[in-house]
Amino acid sequence: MEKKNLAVLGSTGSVGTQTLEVVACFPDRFTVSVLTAGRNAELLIQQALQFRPKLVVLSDEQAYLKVKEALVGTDVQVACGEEALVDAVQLDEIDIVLTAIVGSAGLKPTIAAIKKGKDIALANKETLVVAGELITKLVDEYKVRLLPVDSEHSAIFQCLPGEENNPIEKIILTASGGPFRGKSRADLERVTKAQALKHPNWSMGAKITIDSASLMNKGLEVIEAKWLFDLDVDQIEVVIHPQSIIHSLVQFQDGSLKAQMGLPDMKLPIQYALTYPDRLQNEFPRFNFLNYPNLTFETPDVQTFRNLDLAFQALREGGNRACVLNAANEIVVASFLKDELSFLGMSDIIEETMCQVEQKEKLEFEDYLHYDAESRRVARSLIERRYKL
Ligand SMILES: NC(=O)C1=CN([C@@H]2O[C@H](COP(=O)(O)OP(=O)(O)OC[C@H]3O[C@@H](n4cnc5c(N)ncnc54)[C@H](OP(=O)(O)O)[C@@H]3O)[C@@H](O)[C@H]2O)C=CC1
Ligand SMILES: CC(=O)[C@@H](O)[C@H](O)COP(=O)(O)O
Ligand SMILES: [Mn+2]
Repeated sequence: MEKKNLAVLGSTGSVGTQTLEVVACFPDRFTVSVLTAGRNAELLIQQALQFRPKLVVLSDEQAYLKVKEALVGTDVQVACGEEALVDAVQLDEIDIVLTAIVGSAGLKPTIAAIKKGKDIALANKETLVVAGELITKLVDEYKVRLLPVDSEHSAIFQCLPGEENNPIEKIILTASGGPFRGKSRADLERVTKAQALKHPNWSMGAKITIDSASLMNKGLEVIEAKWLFDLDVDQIEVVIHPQSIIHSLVQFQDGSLKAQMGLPDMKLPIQYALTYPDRLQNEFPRFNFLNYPNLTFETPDVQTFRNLDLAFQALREGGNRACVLNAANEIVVASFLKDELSFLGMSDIIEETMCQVEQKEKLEFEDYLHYDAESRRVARSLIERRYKL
């Protein structure tokens, strides 16, 4: 079996570190050529010394200087900045790029990697939310594989082999409901970031954890699913499943439902994306039904958690709407994490940004960058005005 050579973008984050755990389990299957981080110099140095990539890239200048100094005398090259990241994914020896950067910062390197013929293991859902139409067009044009890492999309992907001639009737994305499931709008008036950061089932980075609490994560996943599986918006349903054991389901035209199940552990979807179509033996903990006698399901409360409807609206409207939604969401989450904005205020600002930023069909690459920047500016100024910052 030939070894696959990886670039791991965002290797210091939650998905990135779990990816390296998977890689370390299969030394005969993987080598690592590129690791990238934002500002976590200490962890990147440790990873570089363990995995000996050809190149590491950081986005933060201070962190870059630290890493460069620490790796003097090794054969690991160190680079810094957005351009270096875009160059790094294009190295000839890379087979597959695992994108675990958070936010729309993942867009440029992902496009560069596709254009260089690299397969993509996609955790960075924001890339597909922002520019799903462009990305799927490029994936077809450059004949690369777009392998889902996100647990729900991996679940759907795992239900599809053998069904190539059977159209999907619909998919059902499961959502945990987050830490505030069952709460009313009145309850949510004063929730804190510490409460929002306590996901009931998954240990993840801060941004996606807030998105899970606000149901925006599921909204982004609805848009991600549309592009990954070429679905109409009416073929995508969301159901709350608080135990996060059924990771999602596919319904075929005869009414049969296929589901993928397992413990909430990202290492399995990461491994599947990296070894697809093979399933390699591992020692990860196994699910036991007897420990989960009650698997339950509820309808999402979209009156309280408005983000899910805003995402469906963006998907129905098409064009630049999902890009605007995503950019506004990135701004409000950052603001909520700085205690500038209330939990419920996040949806208000996203909705107002969607009203204020013009609608645009048929986008080129530069248009995505333009509307991303413009929506960030609008969302930021709405927050500043409303909260008198
Ligand atoms: N965590 C999870 O279980 C899941 C995550 N995802 C998706 O995967 C992606 C990553 O999530 P997660 O791992 O939780 O996030 P984390 O915040 O834990 O990690 C983000 C990573 O990206 C790096 N990074 C952040 N900003 C930039 C930037 N502007 N340029 C370059 N690198 C940057 C960080 O570097 P540093 O820390 O060094 O600053 C870190 O390595 C997200 O899109 C998320 O939605 C999807 C499914 C599950
Ligand atoms: C692990 C993963 O894929 C996350 O996207 C997770 O699904 C978040 O949980 P929620 O269902 O609460 O959004
Ligand atoms: Mn998910």
